[in-house]
Amino acid sequence: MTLADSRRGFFGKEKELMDTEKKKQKGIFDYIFQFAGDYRSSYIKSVVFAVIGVVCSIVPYILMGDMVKKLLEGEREFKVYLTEGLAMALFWILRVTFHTVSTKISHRTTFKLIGNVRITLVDKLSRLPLGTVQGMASGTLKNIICERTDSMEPVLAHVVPEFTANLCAPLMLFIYILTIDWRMALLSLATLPIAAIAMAWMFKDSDKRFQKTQETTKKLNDTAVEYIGGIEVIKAFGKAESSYQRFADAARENANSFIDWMMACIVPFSLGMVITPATLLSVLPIGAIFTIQGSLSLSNYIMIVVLSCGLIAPLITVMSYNDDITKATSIFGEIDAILELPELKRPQVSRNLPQNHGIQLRGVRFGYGEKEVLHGIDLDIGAGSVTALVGPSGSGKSTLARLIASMWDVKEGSVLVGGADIRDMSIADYSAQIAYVSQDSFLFDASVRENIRMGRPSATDMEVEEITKKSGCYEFIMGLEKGFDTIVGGSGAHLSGGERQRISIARAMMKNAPILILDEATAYTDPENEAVIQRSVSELSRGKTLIVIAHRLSTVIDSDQIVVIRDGNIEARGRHTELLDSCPLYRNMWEAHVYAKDADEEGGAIA
Ligand SMILES: Nc1ncnc2c1ncn2[C@@H]1O[C@H](COP(=O)(O)OP(=O)(O)OP(=O)(O)O)[C@@H](O)[C@H]1O
Repeated sequence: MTLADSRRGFFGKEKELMDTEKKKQKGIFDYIFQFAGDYRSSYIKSVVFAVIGVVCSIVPYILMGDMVKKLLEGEREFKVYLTEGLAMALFWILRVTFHTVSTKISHRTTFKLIGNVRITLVDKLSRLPLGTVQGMASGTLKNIICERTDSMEPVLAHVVPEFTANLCAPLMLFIYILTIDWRMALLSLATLPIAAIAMAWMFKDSDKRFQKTQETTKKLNDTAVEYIGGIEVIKAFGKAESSYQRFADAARENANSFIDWMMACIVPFSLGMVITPATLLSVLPIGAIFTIQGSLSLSNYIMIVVLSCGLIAPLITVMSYNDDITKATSIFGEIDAILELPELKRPQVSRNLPQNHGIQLRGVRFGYGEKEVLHGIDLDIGAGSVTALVGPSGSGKSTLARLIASMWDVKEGSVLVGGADIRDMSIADYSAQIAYVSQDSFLFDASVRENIRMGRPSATDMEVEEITKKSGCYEFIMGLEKGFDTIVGGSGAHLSGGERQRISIARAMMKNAPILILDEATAYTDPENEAVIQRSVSELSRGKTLIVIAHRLSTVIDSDQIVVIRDGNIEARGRHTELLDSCPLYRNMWEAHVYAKDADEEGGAIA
């Protein structure tokens, strides 16, 4: 697969993610409900505590109004005011207590929810076809799983209890004012239509602007990841400046998208923030007229003035959540879009299990996207036999091996193992049948021992060492700085390509699966070590079904069958000597290989 292929896949997948996002149009509370799972009741508890806290925060306003009313009515008993003052303090303490308990519950619940989302995402990736995962830029995926998911924490922890509570508070106050005087209740909301107009102005095109910031942030992320990942190539080809330029452009574009968004919002936002709280502008003069006219008592007038001061502030807080809610909704949309991607079609529990470890391909057609790469492959691989897949570069050998390893689903036809269609087996059951080593086998940033043990997590240290002896890499591992405890670095970066491959082979051997696929697994190994590995592999894979892809034909001449693939079709198959006679393509490849080998040896001799 080329970088261009992967980029094509990436942009296709991004679009797919965005399309799914548009299709859904779920709100933040739909998502919270969906992802909260078992924690829904905790969120409900947090809302209940927040609402009680809000009720407690309203009571001091009512008491304050009542004190003013009593003062005006001529109440001179100090105890009355002392009691109300103490009650105000008590309700204030209760308000803080309930708010703290609510926030504590919502934070704890949110951390669990975020942990859950991450586990679900990573679990989902393991059930997606390999191509789907490879098609997404790793920067984007990492960003969604780590940073973007993390950035939802403050929003989720606050939005659920506080949004609800801040909506409840003004509603309760409004109802209370209504019970005193309905005209004043309506007046206390007089600035809201202006706020609504300001908000509508502010949110006009905000979707597009927000989307733009998201796209530029993703681009910035991917450029950064690509720059770091490709640093070797960038240095080797002297591209540091142009690559830096790409990063600088992405950073500038990202900053501009945020600045544009902010500039578009600043005027309506300021208008809304200035005008909305000015409820006294209507309540004070018109209430005074009602009082002078005698349709509103002075004490009620004062009470309403005090209460209306507490009416708008929570609504402004609610409005201020809007950006955060849009952001969290968009992140949830991206997460949801990944979770909706089609998985490999595998049952939870196997419907059928292999009777032996022979492999049959029947009319297998497969392509990446629209382009068909394999055009109806029929192939029988005997149980316990050795099969080599050979052919020109790009002919489809790795694709075929990956279909057998169940990393993609065939577009047409079927792959059977021991008579059972692999789509009838659960991922776990089928995985137990196969060990697959590719040219670029990935090593985790752990010790050599832990990397090998991944083949069989229950293996003892002794068994790990034993398998390395059998697969011919014990000596080289013992030669490493800390032997089996050497940390291999991210992707095995502290080891040479050949060393990484040898550890990958030992890991596959550790798994002891009945079917072993080696896709150019010794391509980076020198001829001397390749011969050692070959001997060990044939020793360890005795009785197993072995499929090997190799460009060095001399390494596969003893195979039970050699399958020659050209342009996604099987050109010929047979043993080495048969193919030399019957297949011109194979003969040419063999002659080219022998010539290259001779030239190498001569070169080596001269050197
Ligand atoms: N993930 C992918 N997305 C799109 N196209 C791909 C992908 N992987 C492989 N291809 C294309 O499919 C075709 C077959 O590729 P494949 O890797 O199977 O060939 P191969 O015979 O193993 O080649 P090589 O010997 O060079 O490894 C090529 O044209 C390749 O560009």
